Amino acid sequence: MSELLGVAVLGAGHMGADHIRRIDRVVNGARVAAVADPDTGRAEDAVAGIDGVSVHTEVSAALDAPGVRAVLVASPGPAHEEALLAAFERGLPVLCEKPMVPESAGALRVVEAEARLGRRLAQVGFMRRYDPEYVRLKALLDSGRLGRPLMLHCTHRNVSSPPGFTSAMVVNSSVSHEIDAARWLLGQELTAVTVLRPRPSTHAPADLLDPQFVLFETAEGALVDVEVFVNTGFGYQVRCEAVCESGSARIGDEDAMRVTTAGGAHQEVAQDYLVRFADAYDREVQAWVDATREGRVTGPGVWDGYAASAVAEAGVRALESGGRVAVELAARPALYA
Ligand SMILES: NC(=O)C1=CN([C@@H]2O[C@H](COP(=O)(O)OP(=O)(O)OC[C@H]3O[C@@H](n4cnc5c(N)ncnc54)[C@H](O)[C@@H]3O)[C@@H](O)[C@H]2O)C=CC1
Ligand SMILES: O=C1[C@@H](O)[C@H](O)[C@@H](O)[C@H](O)[C@H]1O
Repeated sequence: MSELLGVAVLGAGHMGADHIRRIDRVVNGARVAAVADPDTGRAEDAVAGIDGVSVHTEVSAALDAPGVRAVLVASPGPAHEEALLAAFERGLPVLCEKPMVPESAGALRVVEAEARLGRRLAQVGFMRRYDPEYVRLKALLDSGRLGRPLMLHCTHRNVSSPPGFTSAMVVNSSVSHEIDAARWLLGQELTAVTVLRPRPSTHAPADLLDPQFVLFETAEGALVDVEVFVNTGFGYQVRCEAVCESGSARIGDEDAMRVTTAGGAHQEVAQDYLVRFADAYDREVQAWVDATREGRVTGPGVWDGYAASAVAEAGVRALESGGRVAVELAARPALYA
């Protein structure tokens, strides 16, 4: 197929605008064909200077716009289920930002809808699977050189949380990345969650439990801990250390320029995900475009999105109850065997 893949982008906020720029200027083989956002001004700003894009307030109008062959969903999580089902009805391949659907019941409806189609159509935006450091860690663990993984120690820090960010979103939006990364790195399901709540930072909004300390148990007896702190005020830091029977490996230490002058040294710290994971997003979207043009889905899929939502939902219940909550997963349809 030599024709560029026409993409409808749903949601032109922080991520949507960045993906529009990426499809227009970074990625090969695709173009932005349509954008939908109820905030028309945002959509128009995001496509300024790009030719041949139609702007819509309704998702259905963007999906039905001329030239649309695929969809990138970057609207808020609660809008994802409707967008995915609308894309499936039209047979359109999708890259859907995480969380695929925040509630596990809605995520399962998406699994069932794709399973009814009998072919995979959607990829979920767990971009850490494309980050070069995570890719190296995965290859090292898979090689067996370090022996069986016993623990993952993870850190996930943001400078500040966006308006409206809730204590549940700390788990089902922020920690959804660690949930997917742990499932992928270890090749195991997460089976139970406990969430501890240190005293909240005085810099966090009054009603936000931040930081949180999340502990996952896995099907084969490993442990995964996550310090998540989304109002540090100082930087975006994502780290992961795998402790295995014959060694350990750690990623995410700042590799930015270090400047030494008389009397001291200074190391830059990324301020947000768009900087820290810029390369990962580029690789993710390029891989999605390449696979879509070949009629394939190669990245994390709808089952991964559902599993992450089910684990996160157990995490939210653990946060609320203060106890250990077992993860309940539905039976996996044959499509995802
Ligand atoms: N992979 C990653 O690292 C990141 C992923 N995200 C995810 O990206 C998605 C969007 O997040 P942000 O861009 O930060 O939010 P945002 O609030 O900046 O932008 C969302 C946009 O969607 C629009 N919108 C609302 N309802 C809509 C609908 N039904 N259809 C189309 N557009 C609609 C809003 O008007 C707004 O312009 C979320 O799922 C979020 O979890 C966000 C940040 C980083
Ligand atoms: O996905 C993301 C945001 O939605 C979330 O709010 C942040 O905590 C994460 O660091 C970022 O990667």
